[in-house]
Amino acid sequence: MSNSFATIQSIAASTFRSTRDNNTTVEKDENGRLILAGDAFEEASYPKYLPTWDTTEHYEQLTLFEFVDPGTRANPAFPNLLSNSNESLKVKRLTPKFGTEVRGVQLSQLSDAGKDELALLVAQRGVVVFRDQDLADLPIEDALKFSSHFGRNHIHPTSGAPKGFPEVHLVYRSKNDSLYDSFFQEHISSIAWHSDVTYELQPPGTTFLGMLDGPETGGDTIFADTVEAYNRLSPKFREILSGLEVLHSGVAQAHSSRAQGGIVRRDPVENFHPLIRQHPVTKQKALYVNPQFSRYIKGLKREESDAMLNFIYDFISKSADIQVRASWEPKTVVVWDNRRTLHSALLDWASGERRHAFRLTPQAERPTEDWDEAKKKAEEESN
Ligand SMILES: O=C(O)CCC(=O)C(=O)O
Ligand SMILES: [Fe+2]
Repeated sequence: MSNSFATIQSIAASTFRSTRDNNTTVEKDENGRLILAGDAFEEASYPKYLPTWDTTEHYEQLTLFEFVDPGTRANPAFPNLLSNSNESLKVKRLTPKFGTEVRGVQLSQLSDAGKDELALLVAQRGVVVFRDQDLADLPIEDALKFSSHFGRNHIHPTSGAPKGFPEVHLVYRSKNDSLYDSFFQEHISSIAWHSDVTYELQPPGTTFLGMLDGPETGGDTIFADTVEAYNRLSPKFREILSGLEVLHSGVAQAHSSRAQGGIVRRDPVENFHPLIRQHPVTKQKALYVNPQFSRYIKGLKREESDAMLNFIYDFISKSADIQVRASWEPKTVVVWDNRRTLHSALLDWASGERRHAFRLTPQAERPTEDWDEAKKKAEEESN
């Protein structure tokens, strides 16, 4: 496990170390919860979303649940999401194939049909940036009810969460944080491409990240299109990858959290997933591997597996022509499909401004390489 994992995941996933490394400290409240100490609560725009780490929490392993993607029910003309009669609607495609920015739509006001269309739009465009959202102003229960339309809300094994709401994953870097300096003493780049919690048997699909406080400039999030990455490969190379399975592991993340004095809410799991994943709604195929949680390709020798995975990581990370950068404004909510994108936080602001965001992470289906094949196989087995 590289250092970059431990440090960057503390920004992107656990946030524990970053709050310990710098001027803000944590303390225990009367119930044994770790909370931010000092002036964090007074100064944050959304104190109800500040991270806590409940050391007394422990959850059993996740169980399988049936998942039908809401995008399968959507009207592809998007009448409930991108209505022609909405005069304030502005839709801008950020690149031809990947990424869209929408103004004039309030996510919290969508009907169920509108939410179905949102799932379809995000599946098609990979990442959609919504401006001027009020999701953070709702009670946290209501935000979670909203995201539960897209799947079962995931409880992260290690990250900070608002008190009483373990289903909310928080990204937090405090004011006057010194991580920028300490990180770049040891590293050249802060990029840590990943898809979220892919070690789960049913990893997330449609995923929401809402900005609560952020630097005036900096702290963008970068996304890569893994459908286009797959399509760029030659048919011969795609054939070589077809049928391969990759181990995704949550063990190192749990160890790293424990080592930093953080929490582990649920014992870590490891699961094999197909290296090529077909989207249940668009039927597009995508490369489904990521440098943070993928460990090796089943059946290959270690050097063979490393060479194959590193080739994929390398060409995706340097292909700026399949990437998009989402910039944040106050009240921006970015929605991405974790099944067909990779993303990375960026650590590029040394101004000492707080960055605080909340993520709602509905889980989706168990990854499958080919839905027709899977159906055929299931029918043969039942005969
Ligand atoms: O902070 C960010 O820009 C992204 C963090 C992240 O990786 C996530 O919330 O999944
Ligand atoms: Fe992430």
